Amino acid sequence: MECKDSSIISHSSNKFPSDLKYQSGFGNHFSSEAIVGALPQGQNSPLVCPFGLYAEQISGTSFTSPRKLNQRSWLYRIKPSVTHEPFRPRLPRHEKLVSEFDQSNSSTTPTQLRWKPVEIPETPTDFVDGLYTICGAGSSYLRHGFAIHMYTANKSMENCAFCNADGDFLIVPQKGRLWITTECGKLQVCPGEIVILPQGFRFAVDLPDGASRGYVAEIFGAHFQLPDLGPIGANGLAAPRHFLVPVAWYEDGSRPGYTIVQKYGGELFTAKQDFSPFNVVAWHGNYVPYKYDLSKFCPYNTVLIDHSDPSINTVLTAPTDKPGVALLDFVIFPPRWLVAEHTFRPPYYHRNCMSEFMGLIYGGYEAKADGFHPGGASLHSCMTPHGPDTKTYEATIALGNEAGPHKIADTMAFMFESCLIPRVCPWALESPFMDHDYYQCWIGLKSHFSGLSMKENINFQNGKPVER
Ligand SMILES: O=C(O)Cc1cc(O)ccc1O
Ligand SMILES: [Fe+2]
Repeated sequence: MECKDSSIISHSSNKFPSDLKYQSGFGNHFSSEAIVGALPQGQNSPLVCPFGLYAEQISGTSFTSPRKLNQRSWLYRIKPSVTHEPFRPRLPRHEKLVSEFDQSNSSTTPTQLRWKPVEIPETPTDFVDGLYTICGAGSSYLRHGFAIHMYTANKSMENCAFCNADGDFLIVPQKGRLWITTECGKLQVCPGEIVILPQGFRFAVDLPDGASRGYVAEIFGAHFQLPDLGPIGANGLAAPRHFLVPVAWYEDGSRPGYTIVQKYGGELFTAKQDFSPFNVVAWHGNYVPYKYDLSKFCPYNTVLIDHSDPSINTVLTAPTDKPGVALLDFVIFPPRWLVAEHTFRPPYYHRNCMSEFMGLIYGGYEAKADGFHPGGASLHSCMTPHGPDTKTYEATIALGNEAGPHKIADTMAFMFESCLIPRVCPWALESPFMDHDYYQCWIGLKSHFSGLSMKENINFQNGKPVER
């Protein structure tokens, strides 16, 4: 899927040039200056910074986190971010954001859930107003948990910036590009790419295509990292150099009535200031927003038999303290060759102690012939059985053992997988887009069992009856 050329958008093309520059790498200590000489040399906080800038640190981990986990950046800005009027609750209240999941705001259900794509609103709606929580677990206050949100929106944020004090956002746009201004600079993100906006960074989202829809995973108390590669070796899956980080960009001057919208404990607060928060002339550090193009992923999979566990397709993982147990994995199902012999190639039927939320960016999904559409979603919670629908099962069996190499093309599905058990928000359960007939996709699965093998001394090899 190609990004459309941003230069064709006239109204804001000068805000987002088509040749936007990035720095590359994952977990690097980056540095960038929009004016040469704006970064202090030799120390972080000189008495007077170059060009009279203010020095400000943003910490993404505790000061005392071990060095290999420690994340922080130094921002050199025209005015510090503290220069604003007091935070006040934003009115009218945003009713559909949750950051601490309990009986008062969400419920639990083991049933398989699926949603059709939610329509784009007709009334003017920006990214913040269009964001709503589907499900989640744990608590932003206790710094352990996650929330899964979706957004449908149609207009750019105006004279305001969003700041999420609760956790990191991993945004998966499905429809419409996101042009995101951050304190570190600008990011252009297309469907087929993802963007990570870490806790605390201020950002504004422009929607150059209008109608926009996407998925958001928010993690509390952890950050994403690249998965270990184990026996795969030193290369493969998502390569560090394909992660892109902005270069410094700033705006100066007066912006009367500018509003910072802060999400704090799942509630929104606003504070007024008379300048843009995107006033960082230079910065350095390893706590940064970044994006990644999913088409760059180098998938590994079976080359002989059986269907690999989906962890083989992990792009990013947010760990818990237990080795190998993720607070949230971001896993993709990209185009790839299927070559396995005498193997049921689609995802196997299974129950998982982890919980699986899935979305589809484009194309179809290999386990569902019908009903799972781009922009739709599904949730299979802890130990809830799921797997291919009846049509997929029957079509796979009809193809039989002779199926040769086959390429799954033009598709990008993904999964947010968590060890925590999600509670589901009432507006998601009561949504007009809920697919109440989802269970029907498995009801048609017939018994193919034959007792013949016992009774009439027939043996089975590779599923086919053979004489003994
Ligand atoms: O349930 C799903 O469709 C996701 C999934 C895909 C796969 O290839 C193996 C296991 C799994 O949970
Ligand atoms: Fe699954």
